[in-house]
Amino acid sequence: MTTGGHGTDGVERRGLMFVLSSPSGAGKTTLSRMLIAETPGLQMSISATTRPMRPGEVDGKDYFFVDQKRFELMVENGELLEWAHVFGNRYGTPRGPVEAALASGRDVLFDIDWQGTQQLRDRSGKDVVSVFILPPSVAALEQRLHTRAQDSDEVIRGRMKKAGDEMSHFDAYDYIVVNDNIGIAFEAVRSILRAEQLKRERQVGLEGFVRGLRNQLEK
Ligand SMILES: Nc1ncnc2c1ncn2[C@@H]1O[C@H](COP(=O)(O)OP(=O)(O)OP(=O)(O)O)[C@@H](O)[C@H]1O
Ligand SMILES: Nc1nc2c(ncn2[C@@H]2O[C@H](COP(=O)(O)O)[C@@H](O)[C@H]2O)c(=O)[nH]1
Repeated sequence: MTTGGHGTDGVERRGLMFVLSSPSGAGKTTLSRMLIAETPGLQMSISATTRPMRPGEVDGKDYFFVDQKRFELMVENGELLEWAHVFGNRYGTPRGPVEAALASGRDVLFDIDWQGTQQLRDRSGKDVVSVFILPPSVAALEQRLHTRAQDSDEVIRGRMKKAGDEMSHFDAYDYIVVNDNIGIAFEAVRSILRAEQLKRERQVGLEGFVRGLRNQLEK
């Protein structure tokens, strides 16, 4: 239960866990960055991973890059909210920053795979809002992985091979967005977040707020 945050309208609100998943290359990192830039108070969950750093990535900003031993310790010590093997590496969500954000009513954005999303749902179902991003076509997906130019051809082949498996989990998600035009996809994702923030059950103390309004009317 997370309380104590403030909605935009003076009513307190529970923080929510906003999850984006997709096959590799469909655009969730791009959409996440846009959302963070445009949404005051939204906090990105920075994952830990054993994957090697890509050119241009920054430790502590894109990921916490750790070795196998450190990752195992994080698992053993219960430091991860969820974790999974993805494309031959291990990825996990550090628990501390997420719990601190939610406890102060802030929303947290996750860019994680279907296995991690399932684990978050099992733990915190009602606070999780999940969006699955689909590419407009297989050709576009492959093109994007090549255009990103951060993975070898072999890694790209591996990710394309797993894309079908990742997409088979679309039906466990609350919302589906096809990322063809990035501007349109972004507006869709942003609208979902806004609508979910305004859900009645996430707003704490509404009864008192409405009572106050009604009292003013009766004076
Ligand atoms: N709508 C779009 N049209 C064209 N290119 C796009 C679109 N959305 C994202 N891209 C580009 O596709 C590439 C892959 O995008 P991105 O890195 O966001 O994917 P991802 O889903 O986060 O992948 P991964 O799971 O591997 O991290 C990037 O070069 C990005 O600029
Ligand atoms: N279950 C988790 N999956 C994660 C996490 N962080 C990232 N991911 C997913 O891994 C793949 C590959 O990412 P890449 O940066 O190597 O391209 C992608 O699907 C991410 O969503 C995590 O903490 N847990």
